[in-house]
Amino acid sequence: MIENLPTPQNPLKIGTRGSPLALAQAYETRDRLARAFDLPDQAFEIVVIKTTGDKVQDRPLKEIGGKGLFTREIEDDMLAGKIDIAVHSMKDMPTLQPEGLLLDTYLPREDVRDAFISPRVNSFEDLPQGAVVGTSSLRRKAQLKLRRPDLQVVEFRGNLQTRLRKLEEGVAEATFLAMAGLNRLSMDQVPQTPIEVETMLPAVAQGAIGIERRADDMRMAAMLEAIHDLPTGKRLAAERAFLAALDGSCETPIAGLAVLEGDTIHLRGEVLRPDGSQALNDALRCPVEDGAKAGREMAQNLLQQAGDGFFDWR
Ligand SMILES: NCc1[nH]cc(CCC(=O)O)c1CC(=O)O
Repeated sequence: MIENLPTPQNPLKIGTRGSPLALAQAYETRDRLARAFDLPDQAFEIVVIKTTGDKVQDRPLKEIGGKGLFTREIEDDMLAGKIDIAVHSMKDMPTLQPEGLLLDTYLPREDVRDAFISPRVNSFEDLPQGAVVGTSSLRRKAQLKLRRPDLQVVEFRGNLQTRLRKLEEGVAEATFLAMAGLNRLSMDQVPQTPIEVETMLPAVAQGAIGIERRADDMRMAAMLEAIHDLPTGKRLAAERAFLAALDGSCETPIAGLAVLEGDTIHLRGEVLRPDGSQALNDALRCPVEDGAKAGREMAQNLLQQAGDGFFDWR
């Protein structure tokens, strides 16, 4: 029994960024909590918080620099008690949270794949020589250049809608988007071709929604336990341990994916040079409960393969 469940008079405050995808994820979280505890929607309040990453639209993310560009303001508000929980795309989240906060509740994972988006062709293999592709992801850029060194990559910032508009305006011939975002926003009218993970290994935690809370908030700990997805938790434990051991973030050309095969985790990882001139891969299997250890082991394998110089971009 949880005492003190939220009510319309005293609603549970859900913090989120304001993009359509962020809002969809916040609503999914609200709906799952409402269903689990038989509460009306009015027992929840969605609180939109503008982050530095949202405010600065005209510069590449890596230029603005610093960790937590899309999270700091939200986490500050949570520590100050202005919101109870925060909903995030796990792919964008640093592997360490600020003191006093926990990020260990995950909703069932969406499609993990990237999608190739172009009004004219169905895959990057079919793009004409020297074509322009827009992306702001170092990982996607490196993975693309690895296979198509002839292509030109231009910076493509902004939310999903902004990027699609840029395609329409002809700024680029193609772009990549996560299938998860397209699905969560029901954007099936966008010309999209899913890319198999064997061709393009996704970002660590792609397609997973995470819910952050204050570490000492026992009511939230109990409520979130009811909506946590265990399989997603096992997969992210492996992937995020891999990322943490490489000291990476979503602004680093690193890819990683864990898949459950019964009681076994199949973990794959890739690190690339930013210009796509080289990629290193590793894969291993381990029992589901050993995911984090396996993630660290795979990171060590790749660091060893890489040798001196490979990680100089860090
Ligand atoms: N970095 C932006 C971002 N963060 C999460 C998603 C998509 C949803 C997800 O992967 O969970 C996206 C957009 C994209 O990559 O197309």
